[in-house]
Amino acid sequence: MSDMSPIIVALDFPDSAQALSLAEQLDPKLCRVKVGKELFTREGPVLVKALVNSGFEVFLDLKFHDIPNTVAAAVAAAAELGVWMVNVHASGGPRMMDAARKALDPMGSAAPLLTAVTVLTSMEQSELDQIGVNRALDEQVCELALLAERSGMDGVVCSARETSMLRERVAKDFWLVTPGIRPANSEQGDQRRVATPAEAVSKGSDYLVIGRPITRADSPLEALKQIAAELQQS
Ligand SMILES: O=C(O)c1cc(=O)[nH]c(=O)n1[C@@H]1O[C@H](COP(=O)(O)O)[C@@H](O)[C@H]1O
Repeated sequence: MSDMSPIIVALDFPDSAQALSLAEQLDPKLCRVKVGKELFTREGPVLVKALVNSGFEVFLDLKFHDIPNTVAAAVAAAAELGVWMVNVHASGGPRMMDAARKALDPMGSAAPLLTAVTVLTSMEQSELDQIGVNRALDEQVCELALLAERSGMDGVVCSARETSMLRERVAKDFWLVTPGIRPANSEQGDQRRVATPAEAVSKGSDYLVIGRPITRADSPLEALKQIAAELQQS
């Protein structure tokens, strides 16, 4: 169905009405959708199921980061919603990621993809320094990605600036999911490590998470189609 499209539209809205109204303007053949913390906290599983039932593959982006037992149970609960992808923070460590993986094992091939966030795309080197990470940002992304791979994750979330480096170090089927996508001339906002859609794909991104450049456009469907066309030409 949407296997050909690498685009995941971030439905960062305050409520179901706005999220569903935007989703209705999109096409499940052209993109997947992502439900994040704001929307899920307000509207919860009912909204996720509504999106799944309307034909979208859903990335439930709750970035779990807690003790292994809690994260394992949360990931299993996410899987019950029929989502396509769910994520944790790689910095939660290998025991936490192992527990999340094991929680999905009983589902076999029906399990959602399990990915781990390396370093948020909103962060830059100076912020890593402030939180006491004393190595280069690229190196931190790489170490967390390798840890995530060893811990049974299906892929990582990173910025498109790190994908060429990671592609040389991780398995071919280890998914690289990149937010921080900004088409030329669009506002950077709070993102710091950004790339255009074409740059991201050319550097090895498998999936592009795109929010505001599509959701805040006058015509979200047109913005989506334009990005899809740019990708086909690249
Ligand atoms: O896991 C994510 O999806 C994520 C990780 C990350 O490092 N950076 C990041 O921006 N995201 C999410 O990707 C989306 C990006 O939205 P825009 O900045 O509006 O394109 C938001 O929903 C973020 O929560």
